[in-house]
Amino acid sequence: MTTLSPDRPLHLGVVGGGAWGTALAQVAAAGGPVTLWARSAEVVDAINRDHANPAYLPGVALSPAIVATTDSAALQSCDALLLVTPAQHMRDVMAGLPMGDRPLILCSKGIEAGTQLLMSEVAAECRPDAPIAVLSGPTFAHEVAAGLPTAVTLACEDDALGERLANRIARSSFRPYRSADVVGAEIGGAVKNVLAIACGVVSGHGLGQNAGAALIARGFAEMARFGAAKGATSASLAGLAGLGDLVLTCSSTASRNFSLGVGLGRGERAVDLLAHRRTVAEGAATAPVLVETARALGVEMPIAEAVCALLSGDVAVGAAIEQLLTRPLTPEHRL
Ligand SMILES: NC(=O)C1=CN([C@@H]2O[C@H](COP(=O)(O)OP(=O)(O)OC[C@H]3O[C@@H](n4cnc5c(N)ncnc54)[C@H](O)[C@@H]3O)[C@@H](O)[C@H]2O)C=CC1
Ligand SMILES: O=C(CO)COP(=O)(O)O
Repeated sequence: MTTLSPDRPLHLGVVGGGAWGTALAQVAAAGGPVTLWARSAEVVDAINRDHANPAYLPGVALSPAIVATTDSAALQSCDALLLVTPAQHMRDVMAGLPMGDRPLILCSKGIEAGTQLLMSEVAAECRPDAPIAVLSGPTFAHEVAAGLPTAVTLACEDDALGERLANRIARSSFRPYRSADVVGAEIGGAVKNVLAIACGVVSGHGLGQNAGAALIARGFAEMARFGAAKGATSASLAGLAGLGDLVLTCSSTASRNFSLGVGLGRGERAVDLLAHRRTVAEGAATAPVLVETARALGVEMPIAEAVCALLSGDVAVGAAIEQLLTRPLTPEHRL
């Protein structure tokens, strides 16, 4: 196990001042020192001065114990780092910040475009000596920051380290469940974002609640097939980071991915919808690389394929739905 002082609460660094980084800093601040690094001086000033992050997490009063900084050298005093920047920027962030070999807790949900790598695989390339954990699950940032009850998966192959990290971030309203299946925890979060876009399309196009439920179940079948091909356990995919997060994100316009899908379902173009966003909808970047990876693995993912075609503008929404509904009939259960 990595040597971490047993005598004092771990000093956690949070890398990323968006909604999720800020919410995690809020959780962590209740149990010990927290330094939040963000690129934006405006975000850092607001957190230090007003104990708020109106740009990314409006309406939440933050703990005055959160110390924010744009100075990456401040991360040197941290025992472990939570990485919470968008997945497509994770490689640059890992390469550019002084992270050393301290444990990294990966909190972003996505697959890297161009390489088809999960975040743990990117970390293994960029920081081969750093122990890796993954935090994932059904966690809308605004609810976590408001102290509403939430449960997450904390996956780490080193169970002693996983236990130390889980104890450090646990609150009565924030329950980490430990797992050794890092890949399973990551696949749930990455794939559900793409499926949430599809569920948004169902809603935006007015296809009804039966269709929404069918899409969650058939989407889960795609997640399970993809996860099995990547070595994830079926228990992880049926857990918080898989099915749990799929159900959350596929059910609410609080999800950026679901909302993007609603716009697509109404016939708006992805380029226009994405151009007006300040915040990240990870599924838009993950969909093409997920489809590419699934094809290379020989895994059938028709819902993900339809999302990808819609995002690229290759197919109109009516045609994408028609194509999905007229596929040859198959047995329900096959891997
Ligand atoms: N918001 C949520 O409820 C949850 C988000 N996540 C995941 O956490 C990750 C971050 O999401 P949010 O915090 O919600 O994003 P956000 O959209 O609220 O903020 C994005 C943050 O990334 C920063 N950023 C953008 N480009 C960057 C770059 N090139 N280098 C470094 N930082 C950059 C922005 O300055 C901003 O601080 C995503 O992978 C998301 O899927 C996971 C669970 C819950
Ligand atoms: O990952 C999330 C909830 O678990 C947040 O979902 P969105 O990124 O779609 O808002």
